[in-house]
Amino acid sequence: MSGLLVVTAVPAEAEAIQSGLADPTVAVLPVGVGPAVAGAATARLLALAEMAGRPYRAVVSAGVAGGFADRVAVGDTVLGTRAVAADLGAESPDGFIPIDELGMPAELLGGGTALDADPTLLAGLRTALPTATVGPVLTVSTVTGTTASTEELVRRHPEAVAEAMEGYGVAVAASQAGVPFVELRAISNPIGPRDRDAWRMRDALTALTAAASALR
Ligand SMILES: O=C(O)c1cccc(C(=O)CC[C@H]2O[C@@H](n3cnc4c(=O)[nH]cnc43)[C@H](O)[C@@H]2O)c1
Repeated sequence: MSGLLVVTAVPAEAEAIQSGLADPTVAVLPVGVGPAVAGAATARLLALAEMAGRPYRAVVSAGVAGGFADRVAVGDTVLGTRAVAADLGAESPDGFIPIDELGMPAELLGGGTALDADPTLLAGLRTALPTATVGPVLTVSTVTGTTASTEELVRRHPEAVAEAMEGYGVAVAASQAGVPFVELRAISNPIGPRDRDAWRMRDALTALTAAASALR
């Protein structure tokens, strides 16, 4: 059996994690931005390892994220209790309808639009990272950039702590391979009206490096 697989969107995130690792058996790979490319690439990595007779023990979707202002601050670390496909659904004159409320069977949705983190994996990381904020992490295909969309997300997901673009895709890949999953994020920006100057990528990458020692 191989060790832990940590997938990030971009190389800078992978390098930040790599530089903080205490366990040399952990594999850290950048797999691309967005749920589709990250999910497909992770599925391929898991299948190749399985076919080689060395399946990964668990998968962590890691990287930077936007944080909901009342919940987390820039530079904070977040552990996801579940990955939520927040924009998978249908628009209607009465508002957004999640796809699992449209009568689709759960098996056609990769197990549903919200996939839970593995409880054992999450508990271990909570112990190792006691200051991390814990809660649902939304997966979106479009970075939220207006007050109206932020308020709508908060209304639909009052417990969510952060949004990013890969977690749900990686969670589907892990679920279909029967491998435990968890999401680890560092907050690079507040979610809200688009303000690129408010992004603190360096602070978030530093937080990722600090959190990486918990990955073992
Ligand atoms: O808006 C820009 O100019 C811009 C420039 C470089 C990168 C971006 C991204 O959107 C990076 C997305 C990347 O980082 C994660 N991420 C970070 N913050 C958020 C967020 O508020 N909402 C969604 N995703 C976020 C995400 O997981 C991607 O991997 C933009």
